[in-house]
Amino acid sequence: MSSKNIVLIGMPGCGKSTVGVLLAKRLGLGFTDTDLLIQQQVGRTLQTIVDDEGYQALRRVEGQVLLGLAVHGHVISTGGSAVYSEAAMAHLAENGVVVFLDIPLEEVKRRIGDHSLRGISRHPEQSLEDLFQERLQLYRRYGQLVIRADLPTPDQVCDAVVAELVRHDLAPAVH
Ligand SMILES: Nc1ncnc2c1ncn2[C@@H]1O[C@H](COP(=O)(O)OP(=O)(O)O)[C@@H](O)[C@H]1O
Ligand SMILES: O=C(O)C1=C[C@@H](OP(=O)(O)O)[C@@H](O)[C@H](O)C1
Ligand SMILES: [Mg+2]
Repeated sequence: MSSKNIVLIGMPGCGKSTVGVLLAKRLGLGFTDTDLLIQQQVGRTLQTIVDDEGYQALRRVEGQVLLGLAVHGHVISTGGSAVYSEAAMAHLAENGVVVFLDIPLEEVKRRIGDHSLRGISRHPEQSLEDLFQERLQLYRRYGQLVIRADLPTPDQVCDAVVAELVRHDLAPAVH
């Protein structure tokens, strides 16, 4: 069980990256942020990929990077668009418990501010509201555990994830 990954999914700004690293420290696991892996492998920022080649190119490269991921005993913070690749999500679920960090649309807006600079993978004319509804179905489909993540601090979200893992007997033993 200790070699299983914990895979965080959810909207941009829900705390996958911020909470992920706290969770890894708390549980004595490694940490992988797949956005950073993509940037390293492609040699460009995510926003540049979207600007140069479009949002679907980012989804394609994200799917490939996720499919090639072979870590064990890590917290994996995915990008918000990871759920567009069914194959990648199946791969992540093979050796991991997938946790959906759920925050309402208003909190997404508060947290991501000017989202035009965040490299969000969406059609240029798709509203954030529409994207939120489209994504919600996907996050619910793939999330084995769902955590209300609009808590005041990242530490509280980390506590809530640990409690839910323990409740389902999925928490790795901390040594
Ligand atoms: N309770 C909370 N949990 C996580 N992040 C929070 C919380 N409250 C405020 N934030 C802020 O929201 C942002 C979350 O961003 P990030 O961790 O990059 O999310 P993601 O990786 O899901 O896009 C950070 O700026 C963080 O400081
Ligand atoms: O939701 C999205 O479309 C995206 C979210 C980003 O990651 P975060 O969810 O960590 O912000 C990053 O993967 C990429 O720019 C696309
Ligand atoms: Mg992130």
